[in-house]
Amino acid sequence: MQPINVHDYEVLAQTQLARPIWDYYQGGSEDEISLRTNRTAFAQLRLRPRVLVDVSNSNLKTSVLNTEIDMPILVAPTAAHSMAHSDGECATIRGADAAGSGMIVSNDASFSMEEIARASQGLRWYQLYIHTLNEAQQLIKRAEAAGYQAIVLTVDTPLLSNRERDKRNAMGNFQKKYYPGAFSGNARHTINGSLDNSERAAYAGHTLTWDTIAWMRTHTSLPIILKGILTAEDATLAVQHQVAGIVVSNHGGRQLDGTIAPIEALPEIVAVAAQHCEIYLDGGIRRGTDILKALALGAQAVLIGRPILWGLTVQGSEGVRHILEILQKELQSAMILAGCPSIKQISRSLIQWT
Ligand SMILES: Cc1cc2nc3c(=O)[nH]c(=O)nc-3n(C[C@H](O)[C@H](O)[C@H](O)COP(=O)(O)O)c2cc1C
Ligand SMILES: CCCCCCC(=O)C(=O)O
Repeated sequence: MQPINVHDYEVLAQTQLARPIWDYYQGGSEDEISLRTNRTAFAQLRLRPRVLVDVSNSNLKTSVLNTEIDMPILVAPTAAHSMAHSDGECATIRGADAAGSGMIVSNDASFSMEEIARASQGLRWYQLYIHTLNEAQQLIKRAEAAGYQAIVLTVDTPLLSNRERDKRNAMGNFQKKYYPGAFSGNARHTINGSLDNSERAAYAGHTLTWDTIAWMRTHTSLPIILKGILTAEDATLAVQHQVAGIVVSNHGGRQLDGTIAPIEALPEIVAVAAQHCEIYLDGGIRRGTDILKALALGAQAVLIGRPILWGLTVQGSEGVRHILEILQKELQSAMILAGCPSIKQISRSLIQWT
């Protein structure tokens, strides 16, 4: 099958991955309610297209934190790409670069942040999990030296959630046996965190608080973005702590189960934070029309998680590039059909809640 959309890549990737890896990539937490809600929430938004608009000069270019990109689409941080392809994140970032997008490199990447940086000239941000302040300080220094342009601190993971697919597959043992370095390109995990460890020691810090943002600022002049915010209350605190950006996210339905979908949370967050920092969104984006809805509700750009892993599995860097270009083309066609030739012309009046 020649894949023509993101769903085709999903089907092909499943045939190529061992069950424990597929389930780790694909799964959510507990009953996977958040995972499903992320998709159904998009379907509940209806578009209100305008007609007889000159759309002959359609243009998807935009910028994030003053860096120009060809599309308002970035690669979300996802761990352990060597389980999808032997070139891991180096292939992923090459694909992102070739498409004119950019990548947020996971703290738990298979390759080191320096190796990944060498594979790309384009936009790269470093996603940080703080296990200890000492380790975090070193990771931030390395990210600066390797030319990363922002630090994305993930704040929705004080522990790794209960992921029952991973437990049933004994994913921790499988990974350690067949892909021993898959999660440790950068950080050496000094904690007991394991993908199927029922004790699940504090993964990324039970002790992180808003003071941690002030601490980070004393160690870097790079812009700080918080990933994993779902409420106006926390967005207001983020603004008070002068972050450069917020990623509205429920971690792709992989952390607290039963949350609101990011697309449902977006309007209240935009209302309090859009004047002060950039707002991005991820979770469940599979079509250009999903991206159009997120932009209409105030996102500056969206992040794509699992579909990138499917592209990487099926065709390495070419697959990543193709996934991004499919979404770019779908977004362009949706914008033209909705009467929006450029990103600036996309507005909230496009959306009707059902
Ligand atoms: C396999 C996998 C690994 C992930 N690893 C990380 C990670 O290391 N750091 C992080 O902040 N988010 C991680 N995420 C969450 C993604 O950044 C993103 O929030 C989510 O995948 C978006 O949803 P989507 O997959 O529906 O696009 C991971 C997601 C998946 C599916
Ligand atoms: C023991 C390594 C855990 C890596 C966690 C990566 C992640 O955020 C995920 O959702 O999975």
